[in-house]
Amino acid sequence: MLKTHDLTYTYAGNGPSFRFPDLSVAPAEACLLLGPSGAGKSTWLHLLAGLLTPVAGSTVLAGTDYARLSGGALDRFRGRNIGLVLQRPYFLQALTVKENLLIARRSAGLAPDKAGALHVLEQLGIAHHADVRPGRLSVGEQQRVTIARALVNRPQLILADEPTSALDNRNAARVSDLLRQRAADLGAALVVVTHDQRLKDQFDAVVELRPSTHQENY
Ligand SMILES: Nc1ncnc2c1ncn2[C@@H]1O[C@H](COP(=O)(O)OP(=O)(O)OP(=O)(O)O)[C@@H](O)[C@H]1O
Repeated sequence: MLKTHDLTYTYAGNGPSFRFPDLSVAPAEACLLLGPSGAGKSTWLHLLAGLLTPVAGSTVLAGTDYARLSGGALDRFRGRNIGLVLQRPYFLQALTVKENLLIARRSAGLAPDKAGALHVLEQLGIAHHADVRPGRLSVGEQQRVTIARALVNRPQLILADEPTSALDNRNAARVSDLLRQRAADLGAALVVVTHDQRLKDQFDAVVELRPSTHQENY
């Protein structure tokens, strides 16, 4: 269960301030955070991922307020409990697809699990690319590898930033289905941020962020 309360963030140097709506996302529930460009969606997702530290408020997952963790403790918590699908794929290009998944396990302090990594790649229809370097794959295939890597540690929370905005209708529906199915299989809470209105009908809960959420200097 993910719960946030009074989550607030201010960018340094007189940057914009945000106070985000409270969220409560149960295991296997899928929540869509919608909003126009500049409304603060990526900022929100980065707070939920523990990549930004809130000025105030809490982000609680399975009883731990990880907004209060820092350094190695936060990295370990994120690695074990949160799967991230960020806007741009980032891979270790010298390694194969399978090795990129195994590194994700190792950096979270988890035992190697080649069979588990291959199983996730099979579920996403890319097992035949397991021994290929990610740079040789198409954009859509790379996105599925990113999703596979987000799932490989069996996280309690999966966060995705604009996973479909660059895709045509057919592939957007496919990626959205995959994320929701795999999250439900794992019993993970899923939070997707997007301005892609096509996804609206597919999610259990939709929270719309209006530009007015962005508040100057309060
Ligand atoms: N590092 C930063 N320093 C100052 N302001 C920032 C910084 N990063 C983002 N912002 C500002 O915060 C606001 C929200 O940015 P954010 O990227 O969260 O919006 P978004 O809703 O994800 O937009 P998009 O859909 O275009 O990606 C924008 O006005 C942006 O200029």
